[in-house]
Amino acid sequence: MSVLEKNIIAPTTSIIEDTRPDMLVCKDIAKIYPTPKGDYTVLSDLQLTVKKGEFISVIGHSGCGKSTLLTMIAGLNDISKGSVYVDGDEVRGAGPDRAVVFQSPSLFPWMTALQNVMIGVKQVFPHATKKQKQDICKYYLDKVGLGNDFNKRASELSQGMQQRVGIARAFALKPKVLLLDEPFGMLDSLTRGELQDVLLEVWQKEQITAIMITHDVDESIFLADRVIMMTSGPFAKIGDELTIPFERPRNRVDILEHPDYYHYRGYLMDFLNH
Ligand SMILES: Nc1ncnc2c1ncn2[C@@H]1O[C@H](COP(=O)(O)OP(=O)(O)OP(=O)(O)O)[C@@H](O)[C@H]1O
Repeated sequence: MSVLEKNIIAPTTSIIEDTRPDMLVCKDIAKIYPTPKGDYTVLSDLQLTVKKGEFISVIGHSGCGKSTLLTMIAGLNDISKGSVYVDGDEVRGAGPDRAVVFQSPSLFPWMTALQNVMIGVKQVFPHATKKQKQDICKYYLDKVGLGNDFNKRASELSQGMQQRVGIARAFALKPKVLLLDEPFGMLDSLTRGELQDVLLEVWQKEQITAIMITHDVDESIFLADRVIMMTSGPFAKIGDELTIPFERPRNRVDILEHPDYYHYRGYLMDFLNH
């Protein structure tokens, strides 16, 4: 039984019309994987619109198709039906307007933190001078707390530090849309909290549209303007959504102590439990 069928009322939030332009539009998209047993329709008739500068998190049961959705938006996975638009342009493959941060940052271990960030920067800003490119890399590495580690090899960095490089690398590309697929899933809770703060700080400064998949309901509330809840597959779609109206910049302690916090949390948990 769905949350709506159970008549659990969505937490009320003041409805203020969001006048920002649409940055990402997924229109009637479907994903059908061919399998030895026949076609498997993971997603079907999925509609999603994300405003410029909005941060949304996506939750749903394991296997419902969250990564499939994200990789389709990234242009790394063919769209079986429908279309994805970024800033009005139809997605027809990967492009520099979208940067992805995966659970594992996949750095080149023999390269330094700076060299790893530089690879993408060189591609996206081919006409910038060497100094300009270095400044971009250093700026974002500094922002994620690696100001003293530019020249450390990736193999010498902890998992948390490597993911900091992954975040710096994504922001340094100056994408229109940042796609995050459980970026903190492999980190201990302390490092996870630290990186959530780092992500929010840089995101707030850059005002990039961000979409983040997470299995962590608390993380989804802390980070997002809106939490998207996906139904279970096959034929998964957006089942519900919840606006998170907490002021920004956000402080973890204030949010946990907010009288509405457990109402939001309960609503999301209820969706996942049914
Ligand atoms: N290349 C593929 N071919 C066939 N089936 C696939 C392929 N990739 C994914 N699937 C199936 O599609 C469904 C959705 O997978 P996906 O990884 O998108 O789910 P998810 O919600 O991100 O899962 P999780 O939360 O566990 O990471 C799963 O049933 C998976 O087995």
